Amino acid sequence: MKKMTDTFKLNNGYEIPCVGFGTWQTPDGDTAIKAVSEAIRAGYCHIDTAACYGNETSVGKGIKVSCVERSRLFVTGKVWNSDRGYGKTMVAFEKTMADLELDYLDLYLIHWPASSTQFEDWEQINLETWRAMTELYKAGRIKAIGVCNFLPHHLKALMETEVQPMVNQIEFHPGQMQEETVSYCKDHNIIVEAWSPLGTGRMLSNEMLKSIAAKYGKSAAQLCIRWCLQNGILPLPKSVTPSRIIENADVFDFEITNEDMEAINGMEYCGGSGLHPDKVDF
Ligand SMILES: NC(=O)C1=CN([C@@H]2O[C@H](COP(=O)(O)OP(=O)(O)OC[C@H]3O[C@@H](n4cnc5c(N)ncnc54)[C@H](OP(=O)(O)O)[C@@H]3O)[C@@H](O)[C@H]2O)C=CC1
Ligand SMILES: O=C1CO[C@H](CO)[C@@H](O)[C@@H]1O
Repeated sequence: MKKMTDTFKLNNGYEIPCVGFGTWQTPDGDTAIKAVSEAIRAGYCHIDTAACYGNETSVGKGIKVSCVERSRLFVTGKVWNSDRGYGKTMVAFEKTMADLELDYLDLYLIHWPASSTQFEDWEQINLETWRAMTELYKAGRIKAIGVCNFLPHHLKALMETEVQPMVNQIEFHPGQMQEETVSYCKDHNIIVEAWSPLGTGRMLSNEMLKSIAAKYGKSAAQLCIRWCLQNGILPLPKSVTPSRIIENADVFDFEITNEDMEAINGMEYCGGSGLHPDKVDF
């Protein structure tokens, strides 16, 4: 990957820009409008949002004021847990489209799997949500569909349906690599996106990362983002700070050596959110 507009190819052939801009915890209103428009100005062409972030209206406005041709942007939305199932997913999708003021989405994701610790019929619930997403995809309302936080046992049922997931968005940063899920996704041609690539900022004070980053004249944030890319994972850094938004896009003029990649890949578990897909219950 050499620039922000370079893409990964999804299993349906659709292309997804290699760095996305995160919007969780970006306050609704002016902050979100400015963050998104600043990101687009800085060269991001992929925006990651979700109904549960409560800022879709402002994210949509940020896109609109940027006056960029729709086809040059890649926009991801997510169906929240309270909207699982066929009918509710359909309604949630229409609300997201109205809030974002868009007429198609590039990617729509199931935000969290229904899990066996929550529901006896968890597989059926996931399949019903998936059925709605498949229908919207086949109708051309969404260019690609996928999931977030799915472990291999959650993914298995969806692999047997008419349309297989194209993306799995999971927590991924130094100290949190989810090897089993990543390897399942690679084997099944599912692109992995890294949520919290900076560990929601927690990884940025890590001394080892800071000292490796300094060798390249880069920040720990830039190192984390570049490290995701060199692992074949699509990072979604978030910031509301203009200088950081620009900094996080400046990751294409250096290459982490194999030795440093191995050192980072070998870090002990640290900095994780502690949100386990089978244990959280929002
Ligand atoms: N599917 C899912 O379940 C989930 C998806 N996500 C997605 O992933 C995105 C990224 O994850 P998120 O947890 O938000 O956080 P990140 O790992 O991207 O970290 C963001 C935090 O780091 C700070 N930061 C960003 N860049 C820098 C920098 N260069 N130097 C210093 N500090 C910096 C930000 O501060 P500031 O903004 O103040 O500049 C913010 O506090 C989300 O926004 C969301 O889109 C996240 C969680 C779960
Ligand atoms: O995207 C998200 C951000 O993190 C939250 C956890 O507090 C989740 O609700 C959600 O997965």
